[in-house]
Amino acid sequence: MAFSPVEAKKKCTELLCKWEAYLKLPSFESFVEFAVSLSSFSEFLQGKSLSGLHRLSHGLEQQVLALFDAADKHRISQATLDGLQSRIEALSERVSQFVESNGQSMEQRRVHPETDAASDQAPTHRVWLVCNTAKQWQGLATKLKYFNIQAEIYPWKGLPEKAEEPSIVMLDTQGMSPQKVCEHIKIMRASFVASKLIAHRFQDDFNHVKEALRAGCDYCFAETTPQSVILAKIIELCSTEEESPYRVLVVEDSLTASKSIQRTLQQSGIESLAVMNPSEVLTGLRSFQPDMVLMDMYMPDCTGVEATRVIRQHAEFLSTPVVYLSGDGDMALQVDALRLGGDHFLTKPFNPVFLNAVVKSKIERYRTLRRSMLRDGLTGLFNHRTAKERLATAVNVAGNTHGRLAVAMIDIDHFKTVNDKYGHPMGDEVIRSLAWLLKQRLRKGDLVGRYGGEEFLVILPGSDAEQAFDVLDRIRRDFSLIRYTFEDTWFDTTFSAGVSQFFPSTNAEAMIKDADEALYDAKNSGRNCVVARG
Ligand SMILES: Nc1nc2c(ncn2[C@@H]2O[C@H](COP(=O)(O)OP(=O)(O)OP(=O)(O)O)[C@@H](O)[C@H]2O)c(=O)[nH]1
Repeated sequence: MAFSPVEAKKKCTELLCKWEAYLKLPSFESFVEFAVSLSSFSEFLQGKSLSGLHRLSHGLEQQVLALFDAADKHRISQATLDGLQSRIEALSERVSQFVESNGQSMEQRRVHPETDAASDQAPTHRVWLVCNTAKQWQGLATKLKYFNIQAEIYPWKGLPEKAEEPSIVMLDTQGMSPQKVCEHIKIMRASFVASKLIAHRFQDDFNHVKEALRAGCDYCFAETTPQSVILAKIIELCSTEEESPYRVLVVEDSLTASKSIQRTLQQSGIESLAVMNPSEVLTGLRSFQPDMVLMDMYMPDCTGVEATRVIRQHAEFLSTPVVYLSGDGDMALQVDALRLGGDHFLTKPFNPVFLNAVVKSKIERYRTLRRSMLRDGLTGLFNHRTAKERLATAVNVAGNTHGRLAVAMIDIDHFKTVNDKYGHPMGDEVIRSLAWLLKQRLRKGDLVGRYGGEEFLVILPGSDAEQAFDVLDRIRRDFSLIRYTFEDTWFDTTFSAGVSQFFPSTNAEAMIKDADEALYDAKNSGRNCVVARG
C-alpha cells in the first residue's frame, strides 16, 4: 500500500502528455501509446490500492480499449474525443486533489525500511470503524493497535466532516437495507478515493453484493464472518510488502521486434532481457530468473517449440510460463505448440495493451503458484525449506562481502497449554499474530520463516548478534503485551529466542545450531527472554 505522491503525479503527467500528443497527431500509433500509458497508470493505481482513482481510470481504460480498431480503420469522432477529454480532465483533477490533500501526510506515515521499527512508533495506518455499537468493535480496535494500526470508531451519524483519508473504512451495516448501504458506500467513495471500503454484516446475496461492489465497495463480509478474519484482512491490506518488478525473458531473433517488445513491456514497468539466439535461453533463464518467457515461434535453426521443449527438460523451469509470438495464424500449429509446453499464443502484430495484459496475468498466476510453494499457508511467511535456502544464500553473501549477518530462532512459550486450554484455532491466532508482528517490525531486508509449528527463523543481514538482540527483544516485549480474548476472559503469551551471528568459516547449519542452543538457554532461564551468542 506504500504510496508515492511524486510517482502518481509523474504517471498522470505522462498520461496527459500522451493524450496531447495523440490530439496533435491523431494516428493509430499515438493512440496505442496513449492506451498503453493509460493501462499502465490504471495498474499503478490498482497496485497502490488507490481504489477510487483506479475506478475512474479503469472506466476510462475500458472506453479506450473499446475504440481499438485495425490501424487502417482508426478514426474517432469529435463527440467521442470530447467525451474522452472530459474524463481525462476529471481523472487528472482527482489525482491532483488527492496528491495535494494526502500525499505529504501519507509519505510521513510510511514506515522507513532502514529504521528499526519500534512499538512506540506512530501508527502506519488509520482505519475507521463506522457502527452503532462501539462496544462490539473495541476489541478489534485494541488488537489493531498492537500492529501499529490506529482504529477510530465513529457512529453512523457522527462521522468527521473533514478528515484525512483513512487507509480503510469498515462499515458495520447491521440492520440497514442493501439500498441504504449502497448509498453510504457511494458517499464514502466520493469523499475517499484511496481508502479500501469494507461492508461488514452485509446480506450475503449475489445481487446485493454485486450492487455494493458497483457502488464502490471493495469487500463485503457476511454477518457470520468472525472478527479474526476481519482482523487478518485489515492487517493484510495494511501490509507494506512490495512486490519486485515483473521480469520477462524475450527470445526473438529480430532485433527490431525484440526492441519493440521490450519497449512495450518497459512502459508497464516490466523488466526484460532479450536473447537473440535460442541456444542462450537456458543461460538467460538462470542469470535473469524471469517470471516468464516470450518466445518467437520461428527462428533460424530452432523453432520456439523446440526451444520450449529444451526448457522443459529442466525441473527448475517446468512451471515457468512460455508465451509464443507468431505471425502465423495456423490453428494446428498453435495447438501443437500449446501441447508441447507453451501457455499462450500471441499473433503478430500484437496489440501492446493486450500483450501487457497477457504477460501480467500469466506472471500473476505464476507468482501465486510459486508463493504457495515457498510460503506457509497459515502465516504467509517462508516455509521451512525456503527459509533454510534463504539463510544459505545470506551466509554466502556475508562470506563474499565480509558483511554482518545474524540469525534468530524464536519459539512460543508453553504453546501446548494455549492449545489445550483455548483450542487449536486460538493457537493458530497466536501463531499468526507473531507472524504479523515479525513482518511488521523487521526491516525490509530481513527474512522470516515459519520453521516449525510454533517456531520461527529470522535472518537479519547486515546485523550482528547485539543489534539482532535489540530488535528481537523489542518484539518480544510487544508480543507479550498482546491480549487474546477468549469467551469472557483473556490471556497473553510470550516467546523465547536465541540469536547467533555469522563469522568466517561458519555455515548455515552451524548458525542454526548456535541459535538453537541459545534458544535452549533462554527457555532454561525462565522463558520470555532473548539470549544472544556473540
Ligand atoms: N494451534 C496450533 N498448534 C500447533 C501447530 N503446530 C504445532 N502446534 C502445537 O505446538 C505445541 C508445541 O508444544 P511443545 O513443543 O511441547 O512446547 P511448548 O508447550 O511450547 O513449551 P516450551 O517450548 O517448552 O515453552 C504442540 O502442542 C503442537 O501440537 C499449529 O499449526 N497450530
